Amino acid sequence: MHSLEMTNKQILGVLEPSSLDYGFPGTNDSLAAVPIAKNKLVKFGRNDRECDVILTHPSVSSIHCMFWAIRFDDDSVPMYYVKDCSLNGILINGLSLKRGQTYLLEDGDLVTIPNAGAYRFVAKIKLLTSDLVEQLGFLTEVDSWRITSKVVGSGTFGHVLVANEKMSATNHQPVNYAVKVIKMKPNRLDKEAKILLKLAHPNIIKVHKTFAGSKDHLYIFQDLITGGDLFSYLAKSDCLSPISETEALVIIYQILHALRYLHSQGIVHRDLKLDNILLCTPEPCTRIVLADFGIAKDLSSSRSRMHTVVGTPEYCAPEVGFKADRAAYKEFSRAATFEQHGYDAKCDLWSLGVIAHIILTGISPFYGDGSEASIIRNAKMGSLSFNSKQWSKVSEHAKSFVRRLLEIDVHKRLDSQGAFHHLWIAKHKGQLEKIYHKKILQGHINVLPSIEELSWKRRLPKSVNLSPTAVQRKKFTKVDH
Ligand SMILES: Nc1ncnc2c1ncn2[C@@H]1O[C@H](COP(=O)(O)OP(=O)(O)OP(=O)(O)O)[C@@H](O)[C@H]1O
Repeated sequence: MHSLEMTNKQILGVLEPSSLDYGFPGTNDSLAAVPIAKNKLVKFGRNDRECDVILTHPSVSSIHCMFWAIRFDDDSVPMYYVKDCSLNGILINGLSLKRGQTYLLEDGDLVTIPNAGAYRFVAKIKLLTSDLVEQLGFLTEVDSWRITSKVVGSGTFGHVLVANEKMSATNHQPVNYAVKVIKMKPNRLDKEAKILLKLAHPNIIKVHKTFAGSKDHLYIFQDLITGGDLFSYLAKSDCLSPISETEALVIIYQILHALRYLHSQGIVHRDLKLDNILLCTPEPCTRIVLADFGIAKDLSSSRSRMHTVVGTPEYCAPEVGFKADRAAYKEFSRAATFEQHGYDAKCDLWSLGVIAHIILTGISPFYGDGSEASIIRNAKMGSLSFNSKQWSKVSEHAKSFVRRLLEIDVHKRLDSQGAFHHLWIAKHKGQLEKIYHKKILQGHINVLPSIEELSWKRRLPKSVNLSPTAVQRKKFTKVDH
């Protein structure tokens, strides 16, 4: 069993054994309370290598279910999740979860693992007011959807809340969704919704419905992605921690799939960053999903170049045209934000280079003194150094991949198709394809890695665990008009 020791401060919720509720006296006697902390998966099942809580009854699966908590930032109420990974299922308040379903736990929910035990879930941080939806003037119901006050995340353009489809008469718990509510400017078209409705890809957020309500609110109902964003995943203590090369490859391979698809549809994301890459579960080799198409551009029916300076400077390609001199943006006239030469879909590949650099080393490549001006200046010079100790255990192929994406000369920079042919990706294509189809697309999280996958993991070097990049989310405002 893995250690579940943690300080009181880290504990966001507890699963308390509940023999009374379980109704099978004796079965629960040996169960202990199980704490749940931020971004830490707690697995229940028979497998004593993988699980934190070992349940020996033969009807229990190797990994039967898992629990975790996601907290968007320190001010937000955590989201507590349970995922059923079993053959025989689990029950929440007497209703079963669909196989593979992830469910948003409420304080007081009763989780029953048949033949093995029952736990009452106690949230340590609770939602105190439930009238947020009213305060913000949002609708509480749209067609068959009910909008809750639970905030999954917030950004420059809107809030993302949990929504549910109204209960139909079934024995199953309902599926949770997310709804992004955007305040539309009077003359602004719902470009984000239009683009998302066009797209269908396993690594791109799936939109189910959009609705233009009163008060210029646009509601975008989409899948709830339950593992938090890549920024939170890497933000251990007050630094960003690198991940192993294997794990990085699996993430980058999925982003490349998403980008190749997007670019083939004539869509450029333009705001690729850690915050906009969502994980289905907070663990390695999970499915990742690109979100936030708020400033994406559809070039399919128009010209092929863009001229507006948008994005987040830390991730933004130099040709997009951010100026180190902030005064240049004081007037948001078209002329002030018009970049003469324009840029194309390769701006997304530069952003991917920044992401790859950060996840392999914990360092943001052009961070400098952390000011917006220094980041923009550094990115324009494009000088990269692979001499720091954070790079010492990273393979030459991985370094070369990052170099080929963070290439100032747009013609020399890899595009989303060419990136698949880079040796770092091509060399591992067989294993990556296998993981992509077996674990990512089919979502077989309860299948243990095969022997080949494990030996492949051993062969790849691990990145070091030191990171000087301070944790800062959404430091920069984007420039849009
Ligand atoms: N479908 C979803 N499922 C789960 N979490 C989500 C979902 N969509 C967004 N989030 C969370 O909400 C946050 C804000 O969402 P999003 O980036 O779409 O909003 P935004 O206002 O466009 O933000 P930004 O300021 O980055 O442009 C994300 O960083 C993510 O953590």
